[in-house]
Amino acid sequence: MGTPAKSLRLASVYGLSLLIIFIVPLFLWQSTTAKTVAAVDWFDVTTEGALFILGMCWLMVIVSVRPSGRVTNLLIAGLSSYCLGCYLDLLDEIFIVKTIPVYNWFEKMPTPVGLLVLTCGLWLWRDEQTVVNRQLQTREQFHREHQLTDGLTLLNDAKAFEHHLIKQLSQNQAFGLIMLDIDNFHQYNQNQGVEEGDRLLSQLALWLSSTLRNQDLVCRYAGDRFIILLRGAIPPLVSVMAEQIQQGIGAFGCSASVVWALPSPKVLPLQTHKAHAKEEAATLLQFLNQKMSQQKECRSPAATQAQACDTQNPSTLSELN
Ligand SMILES: Nc1nc2c(ncn2[C@@H]2O[C@H](COP(=O)(O)OP(=O)(O)OP(=O)(O)O)[C@@H](O)[C@H]2O)c(=O)[nH]1
Repeated sequence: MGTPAKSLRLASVYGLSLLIIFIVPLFLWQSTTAKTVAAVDWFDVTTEGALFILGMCWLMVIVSVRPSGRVTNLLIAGLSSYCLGCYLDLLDEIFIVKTIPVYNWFEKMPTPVGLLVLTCGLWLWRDEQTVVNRQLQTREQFHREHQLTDGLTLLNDAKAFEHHLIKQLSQNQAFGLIMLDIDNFHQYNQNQGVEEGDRLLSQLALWLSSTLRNQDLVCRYAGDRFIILLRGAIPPLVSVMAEQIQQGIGAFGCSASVVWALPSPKVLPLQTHKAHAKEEAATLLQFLNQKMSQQKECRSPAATQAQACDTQNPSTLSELN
C-alpha cells in the first residue's frame, strides 16, 4: 500500500475518533447531567480511561503499519468498536446516563461486538502470517541452497555470473567478456602451499575488483579461473583491458592466460528474448572455455606446439565476431 493511501486511512480514523470523542460528551451534556466530583468513582475513570487509551494506541499501530485488505479492515473495525465501548463506559462514570435508556443498551454493545470482530481479524491474520512465513522460508532456503557467492574471494560464482550474463544479453546492449586463468596454479600450490595459493586468489580478486569500472562485474568462474563482464564495452576497451590484466597479473609473481569476446548485440522479438539469452549465454561461455583450452595448449612448454599455435593464433587474446 502506498504512503498517500496509508495517510488517508490514518487521517480518516483519527478524524472519526476525534469526532466521536467530542460529539458524544456534547450530546450527554445536552440531554443529561454530569455527576458531582464527589460522586465520580475516579478509580473506575482511571482504569476505563486507560483501557480506552490503550485501545486507541493499538488502533493507530494497526492503521499505520498494516497493508490494506480484509484482515486490516476487520482489525480496524474490531478495535474501533472496542474503543467506542470503552469510551462510552468511561463517559457513564462522569454523566448520569440512566435517564437515557437507549444509551445503556448502546453502551453495552460495542465492546463485545468489537472483540468478536477483532478475534476474526486476528484469526485471519494468523492464516496470512502462515502463508508469509512459508514464502520467507522458501526464499531463505533458495539462498542457502543456491550459494551465489564464493567463500574465498567473496566474488559472485559461475552460477551468479551466468545469471548476470543472461540478464545482460536480454538487454540488447553492447558488452565484452574477459576470461583469465592462472598458469600452472597447481604447481604454484605445490611450491608455495595451498594457503599461499588461497592468498593469491583473494588478492587477485581484490585487484581485479578495484581495477574494473563500477559497472563491470568480476566473478570467480572456477578454481583459478575468473570471468569479467564489461558493460557497455567498445572493441578497443575490451582488448586493452584484457592486455592490461594479463600484464598486471605479473606483479603477483605468476602469469595468466586471457581470452576475450565481444558479442554483437542482436535485436530480437521480446517473446523470444529470454529463451534466446539463455542459449546465447551458454554458447558464449562454451566459446570462451574452448578458447581458453586452446590458449593453454599454445602456452604449454612444448616448443613445437607453441610454434604451431603462433601461426594459428598470433595474439594471446581471442575475439568472437
Ligand atoms: N589454493 C587453492 N587452490 C585451488 C583452489 N581451487 C582450485 N585450486 C587448485 O587449482 C589447481 C588448478 O589446476 P589446473 O586446472 O590443472 O590448472 P593449472 O595448474 O593452473 O594448469 P593450467 O591451467 O593448464 O595452467 C588445482 O590444483 C586445484 O587444486 C582454491 O580455492 N585454493
